[in-house]
Amino acid sequence: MSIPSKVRLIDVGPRDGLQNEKQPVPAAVKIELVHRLQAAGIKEIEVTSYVSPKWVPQMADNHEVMAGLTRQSGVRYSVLTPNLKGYEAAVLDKPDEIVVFGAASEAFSQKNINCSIAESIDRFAPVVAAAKAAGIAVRGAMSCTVGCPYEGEIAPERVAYLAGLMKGIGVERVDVADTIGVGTPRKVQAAIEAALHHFGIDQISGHFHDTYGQALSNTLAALELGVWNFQSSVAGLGGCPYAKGATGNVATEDVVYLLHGMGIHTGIDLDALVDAGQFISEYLGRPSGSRVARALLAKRAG
Ligand SMILES: CC(C)(COP(=O)([O-])OP(=O)([O-])OC[C@H]1O[C@@H](n2cnc3c(N)ncnc32)[C@H](O)[C@@H]1OP(=O)([O-])[O-])[C@@H](O)C(=O)NCCC(=O)NCCSC(=O)C[C@@](C)(O)CC(=O)[O-]
Repeated sequence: MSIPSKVRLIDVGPRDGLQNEKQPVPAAVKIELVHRLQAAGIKEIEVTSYVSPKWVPQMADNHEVMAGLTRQSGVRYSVLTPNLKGYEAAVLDKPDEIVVFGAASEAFSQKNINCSIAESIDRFAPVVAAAKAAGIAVRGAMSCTVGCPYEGEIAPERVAYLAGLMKGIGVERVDVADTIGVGTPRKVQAAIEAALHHFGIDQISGHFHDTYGQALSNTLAALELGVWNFQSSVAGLGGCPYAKGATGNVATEDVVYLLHGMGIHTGIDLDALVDAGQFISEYLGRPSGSRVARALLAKRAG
């Protein structure tokens, strides 16, 4: 398999990036972040989620954020929906794609969505059916595909099992997430190979967290298998609130720098992306989690 010549990045910053922020982030700031990401050339943006506001208060403004977007043609706006209640709320806001989110680990499934893996699939099935009937695309996020904060290492067979369940209910593409950032290149490849039992390479994306600074190596390992869709988060924001010990997502700026350095096309303007990251980092009052952004900003200032 040769390395892909183009890559599509799904920026999860507005959703995964901000969901765990303790300080309130106004809807207007989230909307501005989405606008800046699309202006930088990001073609897929995970905007928000329709989950319990008691569990994730930061996403309670989902309707306001979706309603405030000035949509750009060619950009896919996706949202997370864990159950029919979430889907029914989401569909009012006309997302292009809904994301059901399961886990390869039983303990994580319980902590994150308060049900077993099997129960989660029962909840997702009517969501997927309704979305497809309404012409809305469906993605399935698979958390803990290499490791779980509660169960430790996760065997690839469990990823294959979850991918099979997702395929069985009609999910169209899946994310292989290293939720706590413990994957090594070989383990990440094994998880992707497990997903390949049920999905084609074009239907798989990699979502790597960066606990040990290894997410870029894992990106390379996924590219080697032909994966060309990846999730990342501007300024390295965020992570799942139910993944104890996890550090942030890999920063979109760092992934873009790597890809462009390899001659891989992304359609993203790195300078504009750095500006988007700087906008949200300044709002949050802390430096960007992207090493590339920090270096480029220092160069600009210098
Ligand atoms: C899934 C539930 C809702 C189950 O929560 P539950 O308590 O089991 O649900 P329930 O059906 O028993 O309902 C309890 C209450 O929640 C309400 N409720 C029920 N469903 C909804 C909904 N959709 N939207 C709004 N409210 C909802 C429902 O109406 C009721 O309200 P009450 O009567 O008590 O006032 C809950 O566990 C939850 O919200 N969990 C949050 C999950 C989450 O957002 N996690 C972070 C995203 S996953 C992630 O970040 C990982 C990922 C995707 O990035 C990939 C990776 O890196 O690994």
